[in-house]
Amino acid sequence: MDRAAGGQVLQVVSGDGSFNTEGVDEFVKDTGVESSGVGYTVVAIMGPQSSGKSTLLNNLFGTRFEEMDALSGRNQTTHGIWLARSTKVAAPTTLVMDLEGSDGRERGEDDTSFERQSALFALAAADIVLVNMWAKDVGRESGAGKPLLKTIFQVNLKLFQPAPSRRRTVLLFVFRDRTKTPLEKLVDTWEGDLQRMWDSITKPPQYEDAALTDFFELQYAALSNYEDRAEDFLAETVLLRRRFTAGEGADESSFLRVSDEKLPGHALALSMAKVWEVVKEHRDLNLPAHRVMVANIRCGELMAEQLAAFKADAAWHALAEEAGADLAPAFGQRAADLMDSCLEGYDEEARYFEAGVSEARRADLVEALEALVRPAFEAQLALLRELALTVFKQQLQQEAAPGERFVDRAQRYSSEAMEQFDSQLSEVVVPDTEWDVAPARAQLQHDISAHVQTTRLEHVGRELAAAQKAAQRGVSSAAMSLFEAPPADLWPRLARVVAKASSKACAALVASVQGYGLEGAEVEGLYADVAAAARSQLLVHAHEAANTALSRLKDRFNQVFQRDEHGMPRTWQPSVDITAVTAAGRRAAAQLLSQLCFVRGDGEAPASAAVAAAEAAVQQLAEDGGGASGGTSGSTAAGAAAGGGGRRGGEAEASSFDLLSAAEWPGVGDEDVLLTPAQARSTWRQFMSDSTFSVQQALATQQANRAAQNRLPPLWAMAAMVVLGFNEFMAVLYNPLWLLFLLLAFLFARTVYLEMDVEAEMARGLLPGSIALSSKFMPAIRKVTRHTFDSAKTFLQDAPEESNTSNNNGNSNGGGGGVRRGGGAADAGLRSRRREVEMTDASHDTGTALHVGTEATTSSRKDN
Ligand SMILES: Nc1nc2c(ncn2[C@@H]2O[C@H](COP(=O)(O)OP(=O)(O)OP(=O)(O)O)[C@@H](O)[C@H]2O)c(=O)[nH]1
Repeated sequence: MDRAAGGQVLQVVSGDGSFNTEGVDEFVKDTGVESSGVGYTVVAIMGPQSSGKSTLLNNLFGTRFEEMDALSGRNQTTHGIWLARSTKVAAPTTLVMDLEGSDGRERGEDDTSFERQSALFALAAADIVLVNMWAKDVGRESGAGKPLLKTIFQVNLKLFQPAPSRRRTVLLFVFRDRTKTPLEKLVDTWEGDLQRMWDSITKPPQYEDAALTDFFELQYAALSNYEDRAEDFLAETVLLRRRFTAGEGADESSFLRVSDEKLPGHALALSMAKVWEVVKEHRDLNLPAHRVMVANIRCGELMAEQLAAFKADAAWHALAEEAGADLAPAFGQRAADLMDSCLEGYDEEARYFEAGVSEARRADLVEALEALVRPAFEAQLALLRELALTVFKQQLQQEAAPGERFVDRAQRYSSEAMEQFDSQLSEVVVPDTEWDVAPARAQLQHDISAHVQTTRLEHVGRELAAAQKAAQRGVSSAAMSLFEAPPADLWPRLARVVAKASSKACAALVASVQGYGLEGAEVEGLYADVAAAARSQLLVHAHEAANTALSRLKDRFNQVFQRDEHGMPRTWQPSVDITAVTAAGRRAAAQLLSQLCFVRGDGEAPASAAVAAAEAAVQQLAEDGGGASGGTSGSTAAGAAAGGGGRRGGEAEASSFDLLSAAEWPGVGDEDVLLTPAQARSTWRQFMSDSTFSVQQALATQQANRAAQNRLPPLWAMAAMVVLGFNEFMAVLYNPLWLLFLLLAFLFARTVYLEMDVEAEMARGLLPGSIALSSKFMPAIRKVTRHTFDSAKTFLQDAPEESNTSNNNGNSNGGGGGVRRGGGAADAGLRSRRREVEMTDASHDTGTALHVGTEATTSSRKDN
């Protein structure tokens, strides 16, 4: 810095052609050119070797280029290209380039090459090119500077194209060692020389007719001999310096020109380096392309610098942190200000470059900045959305005003929430960005709708659950009582119960969800849900009833079997037809079983033929007696009842469905099955087994009752005897033979009476009973007579054995023999009852016979 500020010089290009990149970078920074925009001037000087170039620059600009010692002779002192800052031109910042002399003898064959390279470099980099030449060479054919000028002209033709807006290179000819010849005269002569030189060079076809002044702005100055007239020389340099100075000291002859093509100071070092790189490699230097290249590089660097500065900006960090935590007041404007500040910094530096290039990089910078800021913006949007949604939820949760519908409240609060969101958007939206807030708005709308839907569903769900419970309670209370004592129209009544409970619960449900905006289909769905719940409750009870089917069958059987038509317990008098009662009880049980096998409809719709057949088949179990129990005794009590006029019509219906081999119910869905056919068969089998015991007990009880009633003759007989045969009775009592005969006759008559079952026949009516008894009389006489003789025969045959036995066992057995004989006639009547019991259940044959035999024996004892 000191070196530059103090007029120190920097070798830009060394004698061997190396460019001092770092040095130039640093020099540009140190001299303030980097930050001067385009407010700087580069002046280069070209001319023959040892023509006093360095002397002129040092006196004109206050630089310290090395000068040849006048006493040591005219040898080359400047090698390569040197750079210094003018200390005498206050403004603009002026950089001065001293180029190696063009006719240096030491360089030999390479002179031309380096001369050409340095000329290219000077013309590309400098705003003003000083051509140092001796005044005495003006008008001379072989002037020392003329080859150099030809080179300048040729190089310039390659670098620049003439254009109205283009800055022409200022070519300042400085005539050294001026003579008394006026400058105007010198200029006239010199311009003639220049024209000849211009005409002599080979030009591209398009510039064949172009004038020298199309490419150059020609300026002139004449200076006195520095060695001989130093004071004049210094005075003239002061005047000349003014033409390099801007501001107060400037005049109309100023060399300073404004140009759009001028690169900013911060691109100068790069531009110089790139120009020399091209020049050094003997490539063609295309200045427009060069400027674009420099612009691209520098704009990219500027963009990166500004972006880095933005990232490091404490204000941005604070804003980003604030935005992540809560709604930041005026977030959008603050973010935009920071971004604008960054872009302004870029624009300030990039405005000198090609517009296309700088704008493209600016767009990149904007994109990068937006990528940095956008997450914070999105976070703000999310917070805004969250805030609006929270407020909405709180409002919706509040108690509704009387009569206000839920959908109306939801709509009102939703509108308010959206308005709040929209009004706060202005705080969040970053100006000059095209960030779309529509998705966030749509998301908020969606969130609100979702919350409304959730709230609505929760309420409707609660009410639906309550309605379902109410419907189930209604079904439970009625279904339990119906299943306790199932009527014949059980399922139609159950269907009505379900319908009624569902309807009542649905009415309450509809009232409770009014105002929640339920569509017709939704209401239908709720109805269906309530009905389904009611039906499921019905199924619970149905399955429960089916699971306890056996006990229910027994209860139903006992209701019919144990109680008469008035509901009074049966006493099993001899007049009771146990067979008919048993059949009726089993029919009732079978009907119940058929009701518990599967779920039926409401009875209004006709059941399918298959379902009816299945139902009939189950009921047919009662008509078939123990069919389902696997027994083959078709002559059971129930079977007998069926044979006496059972439901033949049912048999015909059931014929299409064979319950004994069926695996499933025809026409019944799995969900409606309560008991499978196998379970129904098993239940019925168990029921038959269990109910048989009750029948046996009833039969035994009836038999006992009948025997008890037979102990005394009928009253009319006793009265007749008393009135009509008292004398005979007394005679008989006194005559053992008569007594024995009468006794035998009584027993015979009694047996015939029982055999004919007179009481049962008479119970059917006087006339039918008389007819039946008349047909049964003779067979009964024959049968009793035969049995009497058989018994007598057996008795006589067994007498010796019994007398032996009686000898061994004493009197007690003798009494037993008497009982047997005395009870022989009664046995004939008992046998028919025993057969009935035996036929009731073959599996109980033995026990029943023993039991009845015991009962009969007991009765006989009592009779005796
Ligand atoms: N006749 C004359 N000689 C001068 C003038 N100015 C300087 N000189 C002399 O010319 C010689 C060369 O001076 P420099 O300033 O080193 O010339 P130069 O062109 O920079 O030399 P190189 O860099 O080697 O090409 C020195 O001896 C100076 O004294 C002048 O105005 N007239």
